Amino acid sequence: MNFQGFDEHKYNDRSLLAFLGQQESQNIAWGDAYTTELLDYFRDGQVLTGAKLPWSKTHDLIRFRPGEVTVHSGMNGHRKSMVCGQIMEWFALWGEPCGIMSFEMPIRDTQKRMCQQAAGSYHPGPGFIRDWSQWNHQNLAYFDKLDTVPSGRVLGAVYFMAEAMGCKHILIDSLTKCGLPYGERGAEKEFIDALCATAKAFQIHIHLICHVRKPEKRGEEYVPGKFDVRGAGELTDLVHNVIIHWADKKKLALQQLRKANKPLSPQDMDYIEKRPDQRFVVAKQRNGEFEGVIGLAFGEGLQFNEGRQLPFEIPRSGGQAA
Ligand SMILES: Nc1ncnc2c1ncn2[C@@H]1O[C@H](COP(=O)(O)OP(=O)(O)OP(=O)(O)O)[C@@H](O)[C@H]1O
Repeated sequence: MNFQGFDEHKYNDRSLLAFLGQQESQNIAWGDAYTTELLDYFRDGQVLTGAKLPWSKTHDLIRFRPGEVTVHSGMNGHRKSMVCGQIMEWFALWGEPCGIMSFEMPIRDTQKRMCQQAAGSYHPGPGFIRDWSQWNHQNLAYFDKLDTVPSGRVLGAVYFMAEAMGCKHILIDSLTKCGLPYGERGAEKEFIDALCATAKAFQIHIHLICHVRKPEKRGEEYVPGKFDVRGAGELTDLVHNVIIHWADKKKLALQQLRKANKPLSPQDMDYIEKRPDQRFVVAKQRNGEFEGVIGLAFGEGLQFNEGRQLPFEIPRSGGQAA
C-alpha cells in the first residue's frame, strides 16, 4: 500500500488503522521490557559516546557523535573558525579524518593557523611545517572554494568528502556563504534538513558555523544564546548541538594595557586573573545532559588550552551579560 497520498479523513477507517498498527506493533511494548536498560541507566548514568574535544575537562560533558549536526555560532571575530580548526585537527589526530570548507579564508591561511596551533607556536620551523603538511594526507581535506558557493555544491562536497575520502567530521564555514537566498526561511530549513539527513546517512558529524544577529544596543560583553543565532528559527531546533563561541574582549583589552605598563585597578587585575580567555558555551546538546559554559585559555600559537578554570554553569536559557 502506498501511503504517500494518504488522505487525512481515512484515519477514521478502522481497518486501515489496524493495518498501520500492525506495521508498528514490533516497536511498541509494555514498559517492563526495558527493566534491565533502566537499571543500567540508573547505575551507570548516561554513557557518552562520540569524538572528544581537545580538553580533558570536557570529555564527560560533551561529545560529537556520528549522524549529528552541530551549529557553532558567535559574534564576528570571536574565534569560531580558530576554535573549530583546532578541534578538527584533534579529531583527525585521534583517527577521524576531517573535511574543511572555509569559504571565508584561503586554504593557506586556514592551514597556517592550524599548523601554528599544532606547534603551539607562531613560528614553527620549516621541518615542522613540512611534517605537519604531510600529516594532512588522509587526515585533513580542504574544499578549495572562496566566497559564496551554491548549496547544492556544498552538499556535493560533503558527499565526496564523506563517501570517497572517508571524512568523519565536516566543517562548513559558514552558512552565510552557502548560497541560500537571504532571509528565506524555507530554503535554510531545507538545507539544514539535507545536512541532517546526510550526516545520518553517512554516519558523519557535520559542524556548521553560523553568525549571530547583530546585537541591538549590546556590546561585545553580551554572551549570545541559542536564540541569537541568525537564520530560520528551525535552525537550532533541527540540529543536535548548538555551541556559542565567545572571546573575552574586555580581558584582552586589559591584558594589552598591562603589557603597555598602564596602571590597572585591583578589580581589573582580578578580572585578568580569574576570567577564562574564551568561552565554549554548550547551549544545546540533544543527546547529552550538560549545558553550560566551559572556560578555555588562549595560549601561544593560537592554541586553546584547558586553562585553570573549571567549567562554570550559566542559566540554560542562554544569552546573558558576561
Ligand atoms: N595572530 C593572532 N594572534 C592573536 N589573535 C588573533 C590572531 N589572528 C587573529 N586573531 C584574533 O582572532 C579573531 C578572528 O578569529 P576567527 O576568524 O576564528 O573569528 P570568527 O569568529 O570565525 O570571525 P568571523 O565571524 O568574522 O569569521 C580576530 O578578530 C582576532 O581577534
